[in-house]
Amino acid sequence: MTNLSPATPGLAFALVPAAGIGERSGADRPKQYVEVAGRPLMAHTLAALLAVPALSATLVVLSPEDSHFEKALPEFHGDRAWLARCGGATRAATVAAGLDELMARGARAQDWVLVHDAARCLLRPEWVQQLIAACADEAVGGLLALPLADTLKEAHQGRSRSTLDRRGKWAAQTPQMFRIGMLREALALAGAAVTDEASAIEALGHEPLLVEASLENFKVTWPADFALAERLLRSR
Ligand SMILES: Nc1ccn([C@@H]2O[C@H](COP(=O)(O)OP(=O)(O)OP(=O)(O)O)[C@@H](O)[C@H]2O)c(=O)n1
Ligand SMILES: C[C@](O)(CO)[C@H](O)COP(=O)(O)O
Repeated sequence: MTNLSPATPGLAFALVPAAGIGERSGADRPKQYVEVAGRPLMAHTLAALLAVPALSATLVVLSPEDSHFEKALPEFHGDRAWLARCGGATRAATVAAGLDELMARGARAQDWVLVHDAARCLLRPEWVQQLIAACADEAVGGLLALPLADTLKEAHQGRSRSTLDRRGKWAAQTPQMFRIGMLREALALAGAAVTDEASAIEALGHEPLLVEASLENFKVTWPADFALAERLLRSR
């Protein structure tokens, strides 16, 4: 295993929160297990992460009740693909439990962790490498994100009540890359309500680096997203 940068040493691990139920997707099982382009959705996600040589290991964090993983993705278990069944009731709780698990497996506070949604199955290894290169000498870390392209509306009962200023607004994606120790502290203080790692780090007074990403790295969330992901994956 090699350190990412001689200036700011530390290994890098990926952590994949995969304990959600995918309620908004309308699927008959957690969305990470729905077949997309011939494989369970999460298989595409994990294949992209495992293709990044700078990542020492990828930890998938499942719900303790998960009954799908071993049957659906038997190939993702081994030296660089680790499993833990310690997912929580919220994404933040799942990530916090996964960080504890990484420490229990020998990761150190100064090591990097790249948290990536199981549901972002369009990830490309080169985007992960770009994030790592951009953050390797950063004190805090950063995230893939995209400047907003659409006009932003505040809704009230299905109607547009006002138009918000979109200048300087970015849509956060994953991976989000931080030091394990700092992220543990940030999540412990922020609690279960934060919807991404960067919000917890911001609450400590830091400003994570925004690394411009692709629209293609979207999160499969709604029923129609499966077909879009399928078309994009098949076109590669
Ligand atoms: N308690 C939770 C909730 C979410 N996640 C994970 O966080 C990622 C992003 O969350 P989201 O898209 O909201 O997934 P779900 O919570 O599964 O979807 P929904 O909100 O529609 O139920 C997903 O990979 C999901 O599995 C998790 O690990 N633990
Ligand atoms: C982490 C995330 O994907 C960044 O956009 C997003 O916040 C997850 O949100 P959700 O509330 O779990 O859908």
